[in-house]
Amino acid sequence: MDQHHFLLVSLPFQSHINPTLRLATKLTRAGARVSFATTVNGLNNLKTRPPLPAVSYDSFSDGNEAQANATFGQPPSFQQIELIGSISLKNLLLSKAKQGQKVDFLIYGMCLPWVAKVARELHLPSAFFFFQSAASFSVVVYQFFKGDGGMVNSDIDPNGLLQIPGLPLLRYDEIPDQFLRPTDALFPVFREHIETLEKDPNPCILINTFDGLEEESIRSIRDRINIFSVGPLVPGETEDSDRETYLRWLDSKPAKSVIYVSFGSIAKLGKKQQEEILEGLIESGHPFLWVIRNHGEDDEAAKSYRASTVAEDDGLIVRWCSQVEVLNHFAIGCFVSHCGWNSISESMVGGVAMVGCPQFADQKMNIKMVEEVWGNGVKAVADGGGEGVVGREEIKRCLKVAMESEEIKRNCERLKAMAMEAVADGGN
Ligand SMILES: O=c1ccn([C@@H]2O[C@H](COP(=O)(O)OP(=O)(O)O[C@H]3O[C@H](CO)[C@@H](O)[C@H](O)[C@H]3O)[C@@H](O)[C@H]2O)c(=O)[nH]1
Repeated sequence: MDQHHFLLVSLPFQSHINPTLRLATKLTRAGARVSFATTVNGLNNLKTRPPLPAVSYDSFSDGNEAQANATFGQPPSFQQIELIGSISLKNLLLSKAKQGQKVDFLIYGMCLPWVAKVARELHLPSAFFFFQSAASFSVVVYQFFKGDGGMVNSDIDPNGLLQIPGLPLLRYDEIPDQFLRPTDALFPVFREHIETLEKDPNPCILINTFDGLEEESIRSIRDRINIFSVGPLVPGETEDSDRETYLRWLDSKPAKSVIYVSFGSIAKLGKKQQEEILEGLIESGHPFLWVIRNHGEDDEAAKSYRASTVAEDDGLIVRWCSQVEVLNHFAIGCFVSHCGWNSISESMVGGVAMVGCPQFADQKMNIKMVEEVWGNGVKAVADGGGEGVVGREEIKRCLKVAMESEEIKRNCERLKAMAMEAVADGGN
């Protein structure tokens, strides 16, 4: 039987690459042949990770090769990537075909709508891989798909409440804030995504979720457009290295005693917020493992503050960790998170309760689902209820709830079992 050959294309951000590589693994396990492509710089950065077995790695040019610091998290110019990337990707596909490695299906991630155009030009089918929740995608559907094949911007009312099937009532500030409103930075690139899908006679969207978790959202989206839930996407054994120090430290702690803190690969906390979290953690009396990426000057200031405050036994601060491994460690009791969708999925698979301090994008909606629908965590509210700093007392309150609530524990176990079932089923 012919083996299908998928090429998965991703921008070089952690939050794009991680789910894409996990999907790659899943496809290889299902017997498919899989190639993965990201930008030239992105591929260079990936060399610090062990490669996935059975996946072949390729790159396309975005014209940024000369830029020395084009690392994970650098915002690229989408027009430039489209212009140069389209030609480069087409050449890659043609040269693979020449070498007897013809690709027969393209899967492209967020912010890469032009990949679908390249696919169409070469008469290849393609699918759009949306990295966020079905809840988030159902707001996209509400906003853009009007059922008559035409795309309408429905102008979400800033003063109203949004009622979308499967979701609790959403306030304006709880709606994902990167691509849905005309003023959002990624609005044009997202509109292009939708326009491209509308032109496809057989549009296909993959979502990193599972049916049991977001049944109603998924059903209501399927009424409008063809989606497949492919999650939860959990990694194989091969992610990250340099883990001995924190794993040994975790090994020395009692079961479910440690608070894990991470704000993903993009968010940057102000110094005041870092201090409030730190004091809340210390006053909670629980040991903590905190990922603080290097941000330059602010980080240096926070570091000197921390160095004078954190006793060795209180906590461990690392630049990066193997998050999935940490979340599955017996010592972890809860997860203080910005609520990026990958972090939410990973904590569900690990059965870990969440304390949410959302920053931007889909994060406010994600924590709302966690707190109000799935019941596996609690939202930390900023002082005064607005966008400001979450104080140490609130952090302490939430930690107590997340570490002690029997109801949250039960929900975490239930969600973990559901997630594991979906993984065992190969996703559904
Ligand atoms: O020390 C660390 C910290 C993070 N991670 C990984 O980094 C990824 C972080 O992803 P996510 O939790 O989704 O956060 P962001 O990187 O902030 O993700 C962006 O992209 C997501 C998917 O589109 C959105 O849901 C978020 O709001 C947006 O900020 C996860 O896979 C983590 O396992 C590690 O491996 N080690």
